[in-house]
Amino acid sequence: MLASPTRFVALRNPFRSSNKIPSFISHFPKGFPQKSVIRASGNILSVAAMSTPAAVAAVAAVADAGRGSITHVIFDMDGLLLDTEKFYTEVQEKILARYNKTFDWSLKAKMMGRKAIEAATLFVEECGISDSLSPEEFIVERESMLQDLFPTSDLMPGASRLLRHLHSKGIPICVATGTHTRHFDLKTQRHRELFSLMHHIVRGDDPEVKQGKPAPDGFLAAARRFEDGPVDPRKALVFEDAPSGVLAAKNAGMNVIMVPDPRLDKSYHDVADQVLASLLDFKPEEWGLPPFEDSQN
Ligand SMILES: O=P(O)(O)OC[C@@H](O)CO
Ligand SMILES: [Mg+2]
Repeated sequence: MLASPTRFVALRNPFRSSNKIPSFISHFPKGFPQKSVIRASGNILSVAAMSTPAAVAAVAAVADAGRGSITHVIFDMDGLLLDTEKFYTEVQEKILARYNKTFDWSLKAKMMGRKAIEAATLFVEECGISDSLSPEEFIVERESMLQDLFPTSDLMPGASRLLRHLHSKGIPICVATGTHTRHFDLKTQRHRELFSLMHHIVRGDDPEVKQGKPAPDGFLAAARRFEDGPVDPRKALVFEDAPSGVLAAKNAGMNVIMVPDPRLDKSYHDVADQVLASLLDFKPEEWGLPPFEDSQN
């Protein structure tokens, strides 16, 4: 039972729901009274200052550990930088129509961001067509339809502005994508100059990526390859669109901003440290990064 708290300190709540507080407490400095966190309501974390101001300052430091101290940024690609997820959806709907089935967002949410074979296996099994179409056959058919679509990939809103801003301020940036090299080249062929701003690119077929998202392999490999790598994951900020990618970033111990498709069920938003409707809504200064000079929004 908590002794009556001497005073409360209102901190910015780093979590979107209070069920994450226990893991937050695990970050507390040794010796800090573990029962000090009372509740998270909205964006306020009420902390009972059960002991010295130094302890409260320690909590404030932990609460802000993720934000305010970002030094490197890692970008997902499909659905985040490039408007390519719609191609996968379009092609998968066409294939399913042949079996008089419809493709829905609950399955899409599970497939996004994953390695091709993992996504394909999910697709044929959950759609109940694995007797007539193997994951490998699905990939071959899907690829033939995607070949013509990928070279037309457009950038997502705010992608160019954010990449150019961070690069111009000397913030190291890179990509960690589930996309295979052959698809990567097709998707980015209209955006070579922009992607040349990246310090490095980790692709889905990279030898260091043993497991696809939600495993952390891609983001950990990305953190290692920076000039001053390996980067402390707490100082890395990941931008992702997919639930599997957000989980992968958290599994890598990194901070993650989710920019989800508006059709994705909101229940997938809980794991991310921040959720934005668009990259245009990102405020770098909230994360200790240089603010934009333009007043885009
Ligand atoms: O990791 P990203 O770049 O989203 O690639 C995922 C892609 O393989 C299709 O979902
Ligand atoms: Mg993605």
